[in-house]
Amino acid sequence: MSTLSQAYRDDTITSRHIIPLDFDSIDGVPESHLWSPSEEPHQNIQTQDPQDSLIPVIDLSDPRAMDLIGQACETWGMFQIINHGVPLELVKEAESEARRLFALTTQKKRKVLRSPGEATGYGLPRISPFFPKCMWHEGFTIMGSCVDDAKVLWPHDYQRFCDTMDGYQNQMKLLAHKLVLLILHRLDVTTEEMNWATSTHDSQGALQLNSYPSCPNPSRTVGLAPHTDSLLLTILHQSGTNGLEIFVEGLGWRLVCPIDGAFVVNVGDLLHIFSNAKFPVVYHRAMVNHSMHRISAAYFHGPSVESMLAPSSSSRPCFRSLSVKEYISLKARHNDKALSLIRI
Ligand SMILES: C=C1C[C@]23C[C@@]1(O)CC[C@H]2[C@@]12CCC[C@@](C)(C(=O)O1)[C@H]2[C@@H]3C(=O)O
Ligand SMILES: O=C(O)CCC(=O)C(=O)O
Ligand SMILES: [Fe+2]
Repeated sequence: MSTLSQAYRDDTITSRHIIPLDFDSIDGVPESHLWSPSEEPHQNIQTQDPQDSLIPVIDLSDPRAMDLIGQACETWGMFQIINHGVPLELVKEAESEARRLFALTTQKKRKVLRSPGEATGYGLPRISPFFPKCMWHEGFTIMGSCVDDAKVLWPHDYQRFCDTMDGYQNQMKLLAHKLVLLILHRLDVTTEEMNWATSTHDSQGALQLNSYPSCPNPSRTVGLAPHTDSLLLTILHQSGTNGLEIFVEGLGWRLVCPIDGAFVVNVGDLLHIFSNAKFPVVYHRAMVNHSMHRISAAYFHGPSVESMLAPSSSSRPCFRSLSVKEYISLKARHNDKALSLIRI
């Protein structure tokens, strides 16, 4: 049976799209990383009160949580959650292990570089080939066990990193299942569809550790270029530093303010398709900072890659049915055009 990491293997990516900059040895922004305003609409950013959270913040212990989550999915395709049950010490520990990883020398990190045919390891974001300039970013993708890479990075002290990432992924998987159950109440799903979406046995996940080093020219650089996430939903810990922005029609790019202890949850392409476009999919990006090194951890949750996907019990589906594996491959080849290619 195919796994998520097999589905993500492709050979369209070259080393220019994988190897992050040696951030330790440069003191300016090279031409390869300088975006012009036409390549990225920086001019759209509006000043924003940090208290002004556009995206709803939902307390999972609130009896109205299910309704509030349903409304947020329909209106925004995104929300933040507090009182989610994930131990905050584990979240802090995962963030600190991610910082320990990115603090290693470039030479060390390049020993676990993602190769063109692989989905896991150290490298630039997978969407890199679709943009003219490089992103101010380095990432580490984990699907399942990270022990092989951790042994290369810390031959005598790899267990701490692995145990933390395993524990974090287990908690994310539990939370993702809880959220999918709450979200599906908004849709008119059959028992069979409910079983498909909530099967803990077959579900697949990936953890992406993102690092955005401080940047000498943040107004001309992009941390993570605008994109939508591909799977059912994403659960993001964005640490305490601003950077995540969403595109809102009529308003432009708006900050999603970090809230201590909260996760940002967003609808991915697969849930957008499954909801027959009832839930919008959110364009988001990460911007960088002059003085702070920003870290984030995104958990991507999806169903079995072998399973079939179709808009849920809809008499007028607006997407054709296809396998999850086929959608991942369309996305890898066409990025943001993938959804329009399967529209009916
Ligand atoms: C499961 C996955 C989702 C992701 C591709 C990946 O294989 C692991 C990295 C993920 C990520 C993180 C940064 C943004 C993104 C678009 C990318 O380039 O790599 C997402 C991918 C996605 O949602 O398609
Ligand atoms: O770092 C962030 O805030 C966003 C990360 C993200 O969008 C992703 O990993 O898909
Ligand atoms: Fe994302």
